Amino acid sequence: MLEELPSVFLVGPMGAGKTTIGRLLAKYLGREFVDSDWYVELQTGADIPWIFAKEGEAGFRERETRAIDELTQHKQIVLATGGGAVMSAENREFLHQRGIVIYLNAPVDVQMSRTAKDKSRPLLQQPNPRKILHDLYRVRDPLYRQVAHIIMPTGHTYPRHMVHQLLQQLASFSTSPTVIPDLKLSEDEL
Ligand SMILES: Nc1ncnc2c1ncn2[C@@H]1O[C@H](COP(=O)(O)OP(=O)(O)OP(=O)(O)O)[C@@H](O)[C@H]1O
Ligand SMILES: O=C(O)C1=C[C@@H](O)[C@@H](O)[C@H](O)C1
Ligand SMILES: [Mg+2]
Repeated sequence: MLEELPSVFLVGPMGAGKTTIGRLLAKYLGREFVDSDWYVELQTGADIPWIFAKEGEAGFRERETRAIDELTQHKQIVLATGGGAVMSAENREFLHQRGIVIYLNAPVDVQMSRTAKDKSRPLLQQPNPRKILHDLYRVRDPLYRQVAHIIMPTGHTYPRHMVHQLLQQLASFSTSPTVIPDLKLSEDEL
């Protein structure tokens, strides 16, 4: 089922749930899951706050583009991208041309509540993270929309339900008829 589907790439702002939903979606599709943020960290041998501190955002973006070019060439993976990946026209081209792009669209309030306690996002380590999220959303929302094949709002929907809705939408990209059965995931994945 959905075997012939190309790679699936998730885009969207910090806290939209790209990593969370991507991991579950990959599990259901029986595919490898990769997160471009983790991949950049692995390739660098350092975490994102360290890369921003030593190389600036520009250094991180160069590494991110190399990672996205490499990872989008894999034929059947699920890839969660960093929140700022769509800022690069090159990345947008790689994503849109090489797979099915899903935009997880979360309102700023939701992004805020999901990122508040986590210190791993350097752009939000400022006195007013809400304003930053708001400003980033204004600039990036049109770019997420431009690159996306599917747009999925993620407000107060359980990850499991989101994955089910996504599978139904992905089925329309499949060339063979597809039935989406109920998802059988454990309680901690709901
Ligand atoms: N649909 C959801 N319902 C409730 N909580 C969620 C949902 N999706 C994600 N979360 C929670 O929100 C937090 C952020 O999610 P996640 O790390 O997946 O976001 P992200 O889009 O990958 O962010 P980033 O761009 O910074 O990597 C996590 O603690 C996760 O458990
Ligand atoms: O929105 C952004 O620009 C970022 C999001 C994260 O996923 C990381 O890629 C990094 O913290 C930058
Ligand atoms: Mg993530």
